Amino acid sequence: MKKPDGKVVLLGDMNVGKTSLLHRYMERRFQETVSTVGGAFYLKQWGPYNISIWDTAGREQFHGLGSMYCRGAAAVILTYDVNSLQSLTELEERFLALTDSASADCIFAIVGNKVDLTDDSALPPDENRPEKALTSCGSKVRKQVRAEDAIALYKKILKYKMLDEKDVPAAEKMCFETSAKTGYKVDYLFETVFEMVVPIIVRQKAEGPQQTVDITDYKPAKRTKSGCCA
Ligand SMILES: Nc1nc2c(ncn2[C@@H]2O[C@H](COP(=O)(O)OP(=O)(O)OP(=O)(O)O)[C@@H](O)[C@H]2O)c(=O)[nH]1
Ligand SMILES: [Mg+2]
Repeated sequence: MKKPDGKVVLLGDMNVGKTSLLHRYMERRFQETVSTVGGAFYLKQWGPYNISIWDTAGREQFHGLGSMYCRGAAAVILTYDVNSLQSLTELEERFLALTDSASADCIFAIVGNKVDLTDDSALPPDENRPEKALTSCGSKVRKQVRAEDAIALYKKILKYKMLDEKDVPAAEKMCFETSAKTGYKVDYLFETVFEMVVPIIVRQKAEGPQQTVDITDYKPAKRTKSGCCA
């Protein structure tokens, strides 16, 4: 197996669409998912580097594993559902502390997923626009979480990490809205994050192996009946 040079981790409440976002990006499709058990990763070649992208379980019972997955992470993608304010609140209350084990210069992205379910009048024209059928039958709803709410969370993260706004990417650049279902802005999200983690990977490699996590060291617990690892 190729050895990863750096690590990106997806965190967020259950059902927000972390697995679906990763499927959409890596496998170019949207398919039914089952709630993640433990965690799983994909390897993505980005230029000369191999980046591991970790999908984690949002379910409370797996919460303790989160900081292990974040260890040495070059980027954390904090994911919420634009239709659930609670899922944004959970990022601050339940998931942010898990990132204490990430790299000191870790990049944070905040991602509101499932925009296809909302009134899309605010979305710019895009060839990956959500299906028209939903719009015409009027089943779309107003977003529960505004972009400003995500930006406010990003600023809280900077405070929590004791980072100065002028030393990190601007909040507007690091808050995304996506749809794993239609593909809206999914490539843009991952590729923006990958571009930003390259300098961190370069620094981690220059400093030696202790900062990076060798996933070949990862020992999954016994397989459960469903065949997933925890
Ligand atoms: N409409 C819509 N549904 C989505 C989208 N992304 C995910 N879903 C659906 O939301 C549900 C949960 O998606 P998952 O990707 O399994 O969510 P998760 O965050 O990985 O959940 P856990 O593994 O339990 O933490 C599934 O029924 C998906 O089909 C999206 O962009 N739009
Ligand atoms: Mg999942």
